[in-house]
Amino acid sequence: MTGATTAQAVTQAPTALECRDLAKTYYSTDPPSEVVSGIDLAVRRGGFLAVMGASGSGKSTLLYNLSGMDRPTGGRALLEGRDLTSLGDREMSRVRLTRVGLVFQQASFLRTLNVRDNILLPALKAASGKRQAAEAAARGDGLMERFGIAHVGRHGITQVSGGQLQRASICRSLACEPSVLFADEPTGALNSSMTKEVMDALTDVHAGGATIVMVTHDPACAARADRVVFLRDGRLVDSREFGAWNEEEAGRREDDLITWLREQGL
Ligand SMILES: Nc1ncnc2c1ncn2[C@@H]1O[C@H](COP(=O)(O)OP(=O)(O)OP(=O)(O)O)[C@@H](O)[C@H]1O
Repeated sequence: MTGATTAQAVTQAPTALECRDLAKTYYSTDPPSEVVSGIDLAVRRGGFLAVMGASGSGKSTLLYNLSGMDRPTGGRALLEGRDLTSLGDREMSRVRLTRVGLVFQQASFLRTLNVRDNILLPALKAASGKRQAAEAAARGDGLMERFGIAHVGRHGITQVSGGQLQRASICRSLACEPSVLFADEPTGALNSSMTKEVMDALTDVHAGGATIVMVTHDPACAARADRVVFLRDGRLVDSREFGAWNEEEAGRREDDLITWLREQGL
């Protein structure tokens, strides 16, 4: 494929996620604090967006308001063209369960269930009927194989490593076949070898066609994305575009991002 054709394909790819003039003000503080504002963003289907910025710049808030975890106080957030801001609470819960995957810094699992049962829980909850439940279980098992944790499926939550738990968290999200996978500092609590494990898993998910939005402080993680945006004081002030991920370019991409972040004052 030529460069021009690739660019054309990218611009014509359908949008998975979009927001227009998105704003979030917390009224629980006195005075109310406007944490993000004026955010215009579109992520194409199959895109991998990394969100960076200083601590407190509004990255997690943006992610919560794009994913339906929270409601914006201004503007609109659209998932697969559907305006999340117009949905009632029940519809929103359904969207969160079936269309959105969430991976957090600290994976939260039920200690009373083993790893496999935790992974399957939301997908089985979303399934209607035995056939869909069997399909969901097969999907979960396939994901555990793919991400190298099938052998710890029967282990308790406290009997696996942090990297395995984060891969389990990714499997749990993907078992529901979300349209977008949102990850908030997915490697923030991991050492460097576990960080690589988890980023390899996310890179693999992306290569398989998934759309990912990830908040990260780590340039090595952001280098896996095809686009990186920078938030300052709740506003989107700059962005950087990369081509498809290529392991050989990892160092160059990370260096490029470190220089860019310094220019942004980080
Ligand atoms: N529920 C809330 N109520 C009031 N203020 C909040 C709430 N959640 C976040 N904030 C404030 O909003 C600002 C942005 O927080 P947010 O967590 O989005 O930033 P962040 O860029 O993700 O930070 P970090 O990198 O430290 O995680 C912070 O000042 C935070 O204290």
